[in-house]
Amino acid sequence: MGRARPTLLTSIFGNPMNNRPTILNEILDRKVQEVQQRKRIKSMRDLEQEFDRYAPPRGFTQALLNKIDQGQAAVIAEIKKASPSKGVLREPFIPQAIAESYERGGAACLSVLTDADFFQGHEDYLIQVRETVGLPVIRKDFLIHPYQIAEAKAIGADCVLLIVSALDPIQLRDLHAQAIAYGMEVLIEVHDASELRVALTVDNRLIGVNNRNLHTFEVSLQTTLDLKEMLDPERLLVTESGILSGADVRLMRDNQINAYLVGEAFMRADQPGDKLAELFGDY
Ligand SMILES: O=C(O)c1ccccc1NCC(=O)[C@H](O)[C@H](O)COP(=O)(O)O
Repeated sequence: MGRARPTLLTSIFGNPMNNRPTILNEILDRKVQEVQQRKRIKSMRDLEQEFDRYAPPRGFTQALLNKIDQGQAAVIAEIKKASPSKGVLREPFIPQAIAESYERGGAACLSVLTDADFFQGHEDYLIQVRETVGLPVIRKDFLIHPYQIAEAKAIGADCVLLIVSALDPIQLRDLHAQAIAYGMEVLIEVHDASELRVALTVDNRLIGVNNRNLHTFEVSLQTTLDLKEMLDPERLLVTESGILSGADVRLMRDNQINAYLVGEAFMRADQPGDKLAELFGDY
């Protein structure tokens, strides 16, 4: 599958698939190969046979809203061993123990990195976590092909991440529709106003604003504050990346941002759930 598919919409919105040699483009090139390899080992039809292995998806958005309705922060707590920008974050890395800690610490949902090459993740981690705790789980990966959405369904993901800068608008629409048809939910991730305009063409409640530029690694919480202005109240903004301190949390809370996706700050703590409670406990 070629990544850049010129369409009428890409000419209207701008083509997100430029060929700059950035980490995101490197990851996406690898994903194209990965999908081809995996399809040779297990067909889409075989994946579909596995769809009923796990209980139906649990309400991901609803779990976030429940926290917010109770006046609490809605935290999607991330399970990631390593990242391209920071290297290895946690060793030893025991996903089930992390998930239990997060559940005790008050997480609303979990995010599990399944990418192996850049984040040292694995699909098995999501399966293990799903079997260990009751919190809804998002498959965090770089999803560019229908095969990967089927994989997410087969491993029991409740939600998938779709990154606008990794897709053209038609791919975004089609992968979103596929995930919804499978009964999963979608977190659509953007980094700037032009990506957000694309995201808003899709009828989806959850909008993730990534404070990290995935091409340069630069992090600025101002990204969330700027893009918040473009969202109607029926969308639920999730601020992603770079939330490290109580001051970061207060800045977001004071600007009526109540949903968070946090990884590094938790992964570096002995007890990730204790760190979650420390940062968000007296919200
Ligand atoms: O984290 C990275 O270095 C990274 C690099 C390239 C693409 C994506 C990347 N991270 C994915 C994420 O968006 C974060 O894992 C997530 O938002 C949590 O961020 P943080 O709390 O800063 O760990």
